[in-house]
Amino acid sequence: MALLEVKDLSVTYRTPFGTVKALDDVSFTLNEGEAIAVVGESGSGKSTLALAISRLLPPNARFRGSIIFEGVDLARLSPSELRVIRGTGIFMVFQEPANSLNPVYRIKDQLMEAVRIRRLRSNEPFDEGEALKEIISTLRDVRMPDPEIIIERYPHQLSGGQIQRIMIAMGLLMRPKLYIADEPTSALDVTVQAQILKLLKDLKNEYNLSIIFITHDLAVASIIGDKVMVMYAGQIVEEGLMSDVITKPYHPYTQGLLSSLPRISKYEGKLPIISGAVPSLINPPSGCRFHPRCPYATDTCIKVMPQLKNVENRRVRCHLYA
Ligand SMILES: Nc1ncnc2c1ncn2[C@@H]1O[C@H](COP(=O)(O)OP(=O)(O)OP(=O)(O)O)[C@@H](O)[C@H]1O
Repeated sequence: MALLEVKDLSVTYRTPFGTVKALDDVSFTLNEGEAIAVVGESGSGKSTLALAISRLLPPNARFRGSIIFEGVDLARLSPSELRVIRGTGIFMVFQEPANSLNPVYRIKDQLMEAVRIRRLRSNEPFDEGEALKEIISTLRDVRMPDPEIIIERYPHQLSGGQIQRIMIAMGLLMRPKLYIADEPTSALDVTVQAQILKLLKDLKNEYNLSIIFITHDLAVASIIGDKVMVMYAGQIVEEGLMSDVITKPYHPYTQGLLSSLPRISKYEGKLPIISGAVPSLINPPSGCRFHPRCPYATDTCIKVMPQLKNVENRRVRCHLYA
């Protein structure tokens, strides 16, 4: 059974300028122990997807569709039922992880609370001494230097990389089934980013974590994702195994993302670089939403919206593959 099955998920935001169609009929599945990278430029709907799955959308959002997590549709749960799933079922790390920590409590108290919640939910006894040992050993797992010293500190006394490791450790202490990370490393410098990504990948294998990893950077995505889902203007445009997609991208948008990646791409300079930006989602373009930027666009692309179709062992939304 899939751990997560998202079906026909659509999200709109009400704004003074009109209704933003941020997600349009998104469907995908994630299996246990699998990592999917969600990739796309700013404004493609990636964060909206993460917030919708975590049921943390802001009040001006409306959504429809189903989010089946371990056989239960999260879209139908009440706030109190959702609270039980949050943390130990689904754990989310945001773009600015520092905001997820409480500035007035020491790191030790916040990690202790994570262990306490997990134990409470699984009806296990909680012992502070044991919890402390577990916290220190988990901090060692996330390669945190001097964990005994670090836990006595307050969030503002830590660097971005240290906070990121604390959040990963908190996730592990809660033992979530699903770990959602929204651009967790984009604020860090490149070396720390690489360390954290490698760490997440090792931990995924060690703890059999399922991960949804959101990033605008396909190179970052390729490190962590078993699968990749490329999003454009609120829609999935391509989804498949990471190794297939980066060696042979089908959708012109994926090709464009790859052509700008010298580090991993044999396509560098060989595929058209995409100019322009993601369109407004208040009035998205007719037909294929990518047509104004696509080097292969035809009349059909301007008029008819392509469906997401199975092409070999992946899904692609493009008339070239009709
Ligand atoms: N709270 C909100 N109210 C109104 N519109 C919103 C809100 N949040 C996001 N949007 C709009 O929804 C669309 C999708 O945004 P979203 O943040 O999900 O994209 P993203 O791919 O995660 O981009 P980024 O990487 O910049 O976060 C954008 O057009 C954005 O302006």
